[in-house]
Amino acid sequence: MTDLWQDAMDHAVSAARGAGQVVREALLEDRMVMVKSSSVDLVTQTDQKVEQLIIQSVKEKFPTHRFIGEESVAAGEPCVLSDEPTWIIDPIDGTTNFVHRFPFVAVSIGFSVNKQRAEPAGRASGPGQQRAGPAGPGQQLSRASGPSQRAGPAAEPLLAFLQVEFGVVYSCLEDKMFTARRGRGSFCNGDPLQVSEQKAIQQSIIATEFGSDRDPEVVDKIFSSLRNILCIPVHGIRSAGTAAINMCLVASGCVEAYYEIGMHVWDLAAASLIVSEAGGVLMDVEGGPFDLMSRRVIAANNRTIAERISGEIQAYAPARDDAAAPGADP
Ligand SMILES: O=P(O)(O)OC(CO)CO
Ligand SMILES: [Mg+2]
Ligand SMILES: [Mg+2]
Repeated sequence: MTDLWQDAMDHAVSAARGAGQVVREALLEDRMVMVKSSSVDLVTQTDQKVEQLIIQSVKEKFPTHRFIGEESVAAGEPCVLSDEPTWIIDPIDGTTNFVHRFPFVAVSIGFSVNKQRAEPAGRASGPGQQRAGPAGPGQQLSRASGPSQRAGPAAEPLLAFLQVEFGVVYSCLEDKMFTARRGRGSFCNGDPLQVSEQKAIQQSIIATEFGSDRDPEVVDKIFSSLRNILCIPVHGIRSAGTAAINMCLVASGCVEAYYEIGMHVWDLAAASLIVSEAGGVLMDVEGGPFDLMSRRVIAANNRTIAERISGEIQAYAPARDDAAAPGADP
């Protein structure tokens, strides 16, 4: 069978590696810092330059494809997922880290196609799927072919990340290339990834971030959630400063879960597939299906830990990424 999207994925890996080189070189120079939505929502010329480099390179090879890029959206471009092949780009995930030379910075490229597509339950790659562990490059994972083992609403979260066909996260200061292709497992520099097997949240490390919203009511909710989770108690809380790398740490089995409210589709798209293809679970912070445009996520090694975290979070709902899109829910 023709592999429609391998060429695109190969291009994404190459573009991410090239972008990472630009980022590393820019770290040696003075960085002019600008602000976007607030004084703590930072952007640099390197974010904008890298995004344009990636988009131009894709346009030359795939002229009909569409884009959702963080800096393009900031400049007024629409943020719309459709059935058309769409590249979802965060040129620098961890701009604040980049500005401060805190050494975790990623280039994130997700690729979605056929937004509405749904597969029969049990075939899709998703939370709670039975897995045979990561496959090597090019191998097809053996998956449960019957109905999901889970009860109740558990099959619903599968739909959300069927939108993502492949994901590439390049942690460019560590030189780690995380990749996932739907149905084919997740990898770091070619080695297969598998989430942690830990079942007890009391023996887990949880990653989260404080975000860039300084509204005192929001900050109170962030601290309340953090206090609840810390006092379960868990072994520890960690923050890499980038959503994509936090999620790749889940996929790598280094932390059991990551949760956050407020990041964006370009932070999540690629890494969500990397987590799910490593055997992990994606969930909304209130326990419902994960929604790429909702700006809320729990990414965990298993459903038990994800559900426990959802029970401790003081949830709130930032404006959706597709709020301004035609036909979007208000
Ligand atoms: O550095 P960025 O791309 O603004 O992303 C932040 C979250 O929005 C860190 O993940
Ligand atoms: Mg980002
Ligand atoms: Mg960014």
